[in-house]
Amino acid sequence: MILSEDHLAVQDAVRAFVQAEIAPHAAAWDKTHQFPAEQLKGLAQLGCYGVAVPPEYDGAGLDYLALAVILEEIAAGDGGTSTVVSVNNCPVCSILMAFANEEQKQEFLKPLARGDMLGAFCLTEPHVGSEAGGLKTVAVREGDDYVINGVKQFITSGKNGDVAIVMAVTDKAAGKKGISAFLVPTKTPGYTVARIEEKMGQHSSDTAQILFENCRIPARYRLGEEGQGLKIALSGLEGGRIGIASQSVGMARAALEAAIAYAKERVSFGQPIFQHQAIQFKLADMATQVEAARQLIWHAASLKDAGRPCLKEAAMAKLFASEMAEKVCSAAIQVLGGYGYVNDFPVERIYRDVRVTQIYEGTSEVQKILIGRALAL
Ligand SMILES: CC(C)(COP(=O)(O)OP(=O)(O)OC[C@H]1O[C@@H](n2cnc3c(N)ncnc32)[C@H](O)[C@@H]1OP(=O)(O)O)[C@@H](O)C(=O)NCCC(=O)NCCSC(=O)CCS(=O)O
Repeated sequence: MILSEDHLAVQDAVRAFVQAEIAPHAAAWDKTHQFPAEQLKGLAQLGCYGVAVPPEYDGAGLDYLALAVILEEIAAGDGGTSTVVSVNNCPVCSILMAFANEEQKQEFLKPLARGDMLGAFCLTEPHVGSEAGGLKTVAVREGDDYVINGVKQFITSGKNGDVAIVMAVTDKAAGKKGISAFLVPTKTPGYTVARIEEKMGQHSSDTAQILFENCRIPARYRLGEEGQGLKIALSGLEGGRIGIASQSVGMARAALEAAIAYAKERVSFGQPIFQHQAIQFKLADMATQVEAARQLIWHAASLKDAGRPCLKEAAMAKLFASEMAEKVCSAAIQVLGGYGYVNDFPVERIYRDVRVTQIYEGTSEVQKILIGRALAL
């Protein structure tokens, strides 16, 4: 599949911004754990916060293919920054587009798509990850309010975000059909950042544990109907997985490009190591894997843009791209030898940044469950 002129123009614009304003800072942010607030504003101005949100809701009015292209570019500059943008687009904006009422769209979707707000997605809990239907957080209706109590874990932008989509149990007896979804502004009393995780990589994005203690929100902040929460969450993760897959390709591409550049400079046995077949074949394999993953992602995104089912294809894209990316980043380290293992070169950081793509927004094992279910039909 090839990109249209319009998609190529988007790719060029975002690549130019990322290479000038983000990539040069990625190593420093990795060390200082700095949140790239200023650069995120620049990405918002380019339309990266609400890529597939229509212009009437202040989005860029593009599509999921454009989102895939954009996230690859951002991730090629910095993995953590791409995660922040990815979550804001999908699941957050995508859920609001599909399930928010007009009042909620005006209050939340518009600022999220413009970049005046940043979104977070609160599904995972300390003891509930892959089994999304097993949540413990509760939301109890009290008159015109809901009161939320519980703990959410591994929440991207849990600290720096302005509004979170929170899944909580409203009817325990109804099991998976007793979960509801809520919009919770993060300044609401009872929303507390309990801790920021010390992660292996992606240090420029905050990953927080959030405590909900008698967190009272108006009932008008419920998304959809009571009991629709799991469906809302899982539908948002479908597009989110295309986003994470795109990030994986972006990071793998950056590692591949670093390996090629190094191989052309580094001389051994009288010639650049690029000329050694052992290295050139490795680079050829890496490039092929990156392109194969990209094509799976673009295929899934195109299905979504055409309004066709893509749960299986999104799962395949995430599974393949995230597993591919770790292998390609590891191979990049091998090409650089000792220099790949130290932080003078970017591949060591990218290898750490990319590892989580096999875990967040559904582990590789969860993707296999989804693919297996589709094969059983
Ligand atoms: C492992 C699972 C796939 C198991 O799912 P379940 O069997 O418990 O759920 P289902 O019965 O399949 O679905 C429930 C309900 O939702 C509807 N559904 C499912 N997918 C979609 C979709 N793509 N679009 C629309 N609707 C959908 C389905 O039809 C059912 O509705 P009905 O009963 O038919 O009305 C699942 O638990 C799973 O995916 N687990 C992984 C969870 C996950 O990815 N967690 C990570 C969260 S994000 C995170 O890690 C934090 C990082 S960040 O900040 O993003």
